Amino acid sequence: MRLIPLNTAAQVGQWAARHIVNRINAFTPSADRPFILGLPTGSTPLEAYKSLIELHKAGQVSFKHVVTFNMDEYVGLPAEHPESYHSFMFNNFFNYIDIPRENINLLNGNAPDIDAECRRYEEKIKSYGKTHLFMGGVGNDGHIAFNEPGSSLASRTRIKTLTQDTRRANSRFFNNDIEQVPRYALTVGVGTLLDAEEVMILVIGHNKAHALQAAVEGNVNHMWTITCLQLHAKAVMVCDDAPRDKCAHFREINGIAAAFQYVQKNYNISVFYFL
Ligand SMILES: N[C@@H]1[C@@H](O)[C@H](O)[C@@H](COP(=O)(O)O)O[C@@H]1O
Repeated sequence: MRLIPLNTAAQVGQWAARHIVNRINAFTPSADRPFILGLPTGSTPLEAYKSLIELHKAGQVSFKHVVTFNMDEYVGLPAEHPESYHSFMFNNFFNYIDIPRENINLLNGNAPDIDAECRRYEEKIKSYGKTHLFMGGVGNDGHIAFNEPGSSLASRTRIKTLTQDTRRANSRFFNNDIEQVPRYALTVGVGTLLDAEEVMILVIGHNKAHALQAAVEGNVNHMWTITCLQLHAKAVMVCDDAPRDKCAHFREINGIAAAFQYVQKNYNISVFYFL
């Protein structure tokens, strides 16, 4: 696992965007050989999307031959709802780049046959061979996409019941009213994510400290699905270092944060590798 400790959320976004741009450009995608990119929603990737848009506007990357697959979507929320992941992606990213509409793949949380929709999605990803890079965030409880605690580490795209914790966390987008947060979501599985050639997870803020610690130091287990990254040959985690006064908790529980400081201070490097 590769761990990139940075100082601020903005730096995390910039690093992630630059990494995506480098990967796309090195791949030299074409209509016949597109670059397949997995994408998340949430507050965490916002800076990355902003930076990607800037890099696109500066002429440093084109998304013409990029095919995207979003990792999840709420069930039962109209696609036009401002908090649907459809709306999120168009409002924060797709509307500002040159990606053709037909290259955008989002799960349909209103499909009449949910199981068929999940199978269709998996098959479509497979039809391209594999995802070249999947970017993601992580929930406070260590969930990846909507693979809530207890998800099978071999899971594929399917419907999931959202935990009370997740619904509470996401109620901030629904007028702080948990009742407005959908109870179910469609999500790619842990197995789907592990099939990607590379998985890049962004971690911002001290409330993600437990999740980061689990990902790097914890045992692989289905209660913290982020730990699946330990099974991946090419996983990268990009994290900020929330200000000390705001995150004493972070430092107490997270030996990794202290390790970042030590390595950065003593060796003056910003990237280091775990086996
Ligand atoms: N399904 C999404 C996840 O993909 C996301 O990683 C997580 C964290 O969101 P945020 O980045 O807003 O903290 O929230 C949701 O549960």
